[in-house]
Amino acid sequence: MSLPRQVSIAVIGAGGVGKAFLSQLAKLTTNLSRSPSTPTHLSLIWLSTSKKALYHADYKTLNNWESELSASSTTPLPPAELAEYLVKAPGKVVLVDNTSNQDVADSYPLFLKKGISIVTPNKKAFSSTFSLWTSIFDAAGNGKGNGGYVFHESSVGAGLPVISTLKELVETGDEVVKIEGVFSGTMSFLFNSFQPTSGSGGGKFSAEVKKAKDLGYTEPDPRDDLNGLDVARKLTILARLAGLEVESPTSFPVQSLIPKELESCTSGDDFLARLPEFDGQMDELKAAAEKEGKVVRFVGSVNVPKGEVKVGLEKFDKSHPIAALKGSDNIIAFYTKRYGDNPLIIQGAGAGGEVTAMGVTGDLIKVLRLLQ
Ligand SMILES: NC(=O)C1=CN([C@@H]2O[C@H](COP(=O)(O)OP(=O)(O)OC[C@H]3O[C@@H](n4cnc5c(N)ncnc54)[C@H](OP(=O)(O)O)[C@@H]3O)[C@@H](O)[C@H]2O)C=CC1
Ligand SMILES: N[C@@H](CC=O)C(=O)O
Ligand code: NA
Repeated sequence: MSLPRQVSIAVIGAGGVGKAFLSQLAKLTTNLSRSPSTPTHLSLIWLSTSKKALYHADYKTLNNWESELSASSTTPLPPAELAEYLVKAPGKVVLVDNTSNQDVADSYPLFLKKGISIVTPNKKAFSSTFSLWTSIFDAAGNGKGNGGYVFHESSVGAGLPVISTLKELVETGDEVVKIEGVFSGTMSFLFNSFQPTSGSGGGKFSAEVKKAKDLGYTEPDPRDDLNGLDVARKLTILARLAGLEVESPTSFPVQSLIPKELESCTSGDDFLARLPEFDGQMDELKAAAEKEGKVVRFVGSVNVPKGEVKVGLEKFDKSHPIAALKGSDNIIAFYTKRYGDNPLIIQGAGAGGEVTAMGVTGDLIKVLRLLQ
């Protein structure tokens, strides 16, 4: 299959995922430029964080983004101006959103309508209001009309092929009955370390939260993981793809692990500093499960025929596959009419810069194949 000759790439966000993506992009750029028949030239023309931007009026390729971005005193353009800048860039244009920012997500329809394609791990676009979901997919071409393409594999299960699998199940006419499992790399890591199926377990719960943040598993603000909202966002996305019109990630029961007393913390850092005061509560939870010979895990499920979505803690026998997960692994089971009682199961690392960026780079490759 032939790829387009020239593609301009704009990247928003250069944190854990963004940096890993940029290094995967550099390799992809080299590989595609060496194609013996029709080399494709990928050119990074825009890079921004919340306060800084790097770009040139003549769309010159950004070759030394790491040193130049930190030295840059240019501020980012607002979305409408960025769209105007990008629409005149050489060749086809792909915008890569590696932020978790709602305003950036809200502007996807604007970019897509101008024929700019989007690849992203940002869950906010696909899990906020149902009307944003509809405007994004109405604006996207995805084979019809002039809109850009949009892919978001890493918005659920990081690089694991969760979205593509669910789409294929639905598009090939299977009926999804239930989707269940562990959907958070952070929650998986916390409970696997805090209460492993064998041995005495790691340190205090709050110390494990700090480790998960340092390992790049948590959202920029770890409260977004601990309040269950990150999992609720992922289930909203999956439920919508399975055919349910879920209005928002707060329209179904979601259990939060944020202690009541810390709900008023003004920053993630303040929250992390005070979390050790509540380690006793988590120890009690662990001890109660242990008494029954079980372990606690943070899980979620979508029941399609019942239209039910739920997120929260459950106790599992130590022999259960969910109890036996390791590290930041996710496990996602699709129960469908075609697969019957033995679900299609996807398991593996569900968080971390490199594996998440893999899903984003994979989506970029899918867009390149479609753009031609
Ligand atoms: N980490 C993981 O394992 C996974 C992450 N994801 C998703 O990937 C995305 C990125 O996560 P991660 O890299 O860990 O997050 P980080 O906090 O490490 O990085 C976020 C980046 O986005 C930038 N940013 C924030 N707001 C804006 C804005 N308005 N305009 C431009 N840039 C902005 C930040 O800039 P600044 O530094 O200036 O604030 C920073 O560079 C999130 O949506 C997350 O949910 C998905 C799956 C797994
Ligand atoms: N914070 C999220 C990152 C991936 O979506 C998680 O822990 O799963
Ligand atoms: Na995925």
